[in-house]
Amino acid sequence: MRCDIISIFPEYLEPLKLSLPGQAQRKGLLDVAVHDLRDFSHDRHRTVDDTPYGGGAGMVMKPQPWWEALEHVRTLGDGTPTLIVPGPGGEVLTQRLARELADEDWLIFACGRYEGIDERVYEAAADVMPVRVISLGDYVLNGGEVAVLAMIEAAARLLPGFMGNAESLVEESHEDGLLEYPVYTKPATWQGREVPPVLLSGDHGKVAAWRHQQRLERTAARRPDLLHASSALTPGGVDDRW
Ligand SMILES: COc1ccc2nc(C(=O)O)sc2c1
Repeated sequence: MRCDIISIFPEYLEPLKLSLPGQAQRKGLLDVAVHDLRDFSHDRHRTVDDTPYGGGAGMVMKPQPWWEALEHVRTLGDGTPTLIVPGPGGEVLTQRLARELADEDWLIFACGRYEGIDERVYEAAADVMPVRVISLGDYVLNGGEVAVLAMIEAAARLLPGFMGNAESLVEESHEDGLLEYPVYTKPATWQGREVPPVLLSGDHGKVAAWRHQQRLERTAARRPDLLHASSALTPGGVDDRW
């Protein structure tokens, strides 16, 4: 997967060089290139914003630097990229959407700031590549960079070979619509609190059944909205004990 990120704060994307994303890049699973939008503004002050038509607070990102940046980036890879624009008015990122992103060969991320990017950039981009506006959730950030970090981590970790132990992906929260079960490690007693005895039983069948029940109960308690969509429900449907 190739990811090109365009931002006026390139340093915001430095964390992608750390830990798993960094290892994935070294393994050749993930290519990340960050581009400074101001490199595509040609006035003395490298201006990328201006006042909004129609009035209102704040500034709007000018179309010309964005279009030049997108046209430049499009020359760097093979095939047709998908443009992802983080924005509060977009599709909300879910595990399913992360899997869709992970299936893409080439993503360009446009990190907006201020009040957003001139709408004509989205229109012009849509003439040459798919465009998706994606939000982290129903709240507003100050810009797209934090959202891009989350999207790339959520998608890249699904790439084959990215996670050292693919098993760890199987029973994660949201993978099958349920939240994950509680986890424990040594010592067996800590501050007078015991590890659930079933986990010390050595009975893998009982452990699996307990973990599944914990996932159902946690999901019912914290995210009942997920329960009815879950593919992990027992054939008899949701257990009627809660
Ligand atoms: C101007 O660029 C922005 C502004 C707010 C914002 N909020 C996001 C979110 O995912 O909530 S992405 C994003 C991008």
